[in-house]
Amino acid sequence: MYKKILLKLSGEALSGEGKKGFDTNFSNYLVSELKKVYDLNVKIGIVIGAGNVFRGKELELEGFKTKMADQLGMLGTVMNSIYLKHFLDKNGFKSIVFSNTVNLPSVMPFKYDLVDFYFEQEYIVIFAGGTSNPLFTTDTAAALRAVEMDAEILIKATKVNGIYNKDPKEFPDSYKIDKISFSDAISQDIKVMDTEAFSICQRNKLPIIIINFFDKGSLLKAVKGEEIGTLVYPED
Ligand SMILES: Nc1ncnc2c1ncn2[C@@H]1O[C@H](COP(=O)(O)OP(=O)(O)O)[C@@H](O)[C@H]1O
Ligand SMILES: O=c1ccn([C@@H]2O[C@H](COP(=O)(O)OP(=O)(O)O)[C@@H](O)[C@H]2O)c(=O)[nH]1
Repeated sequence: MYKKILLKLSGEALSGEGKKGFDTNFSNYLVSELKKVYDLNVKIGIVIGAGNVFRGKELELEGFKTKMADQLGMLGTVMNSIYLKHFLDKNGFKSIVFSNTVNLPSVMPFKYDLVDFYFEQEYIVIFAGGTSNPLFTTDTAAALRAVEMDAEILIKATKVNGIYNKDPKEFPDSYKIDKISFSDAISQDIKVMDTEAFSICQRNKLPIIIINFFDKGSLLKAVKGEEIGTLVYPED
């Protein structure tokens, strides 16, 4: 069983797939899935995206400059992180949001010593604001924070139940791959995660598991090391 994880959640975990905004049914589902893992004393770091609010690419279609659009995306991750903290605290978890992107009363400046301290105090630690730089995504932020917090695994909880030979949403004849090395994932240009994120994890020998967030129990199975989703593994 993994004892320290970084969970990357799509912003759509708070709205439902393909939807915008916030739906409390999904927040309640997220809390119940997290509780199964939290109760096993697993230290949980979370990076949440902003697909339910703003994605830079969507705003570019409306004429925004990328560097401006991405700032709205990063702020969207802060909104989601504070929203998530509210739900976690309301349900009896201890949680804290860290970010250097904003200066707000419920967000702590990101400092390694504080992160370690709050993990020791059994807080769920939420890293908000992405990497603080435009031109990146929260997958890359998740890879960075996972390495920085010394996570044993990065779990990407998304809308597909793993990596396929081609995008399963577009190609009904695609097939799932249970395990793939970082070199193969990068050379085959697998789109489920950014190459930057794969590359950071590869260099730091940090494995990734891709699971479908909307499959009940999948997070717990991944944490317990059961066969689920797709494992992306570092080469020796
Ligand atoms: N080879 C592939 N295997 C699995 N999913 C893929 C692949 N290529 C593209 N995808 C797409 O990647 C999407 C997940 O990426 P993304 O939308 O960035 O997730 P998130 O919002 O969770 O960060 C899936 O919904 C899937 O349609
Ligand atoms: O380091 C970062 C992380 C995120 N973003 C912006 O924030 C948006 C939301 O993040 P993401 O698309 O990863 O959200 P998700 O798809 O996971 O919900 C991105 O589209 C980018 O516009 C950014 O500019 N820099």
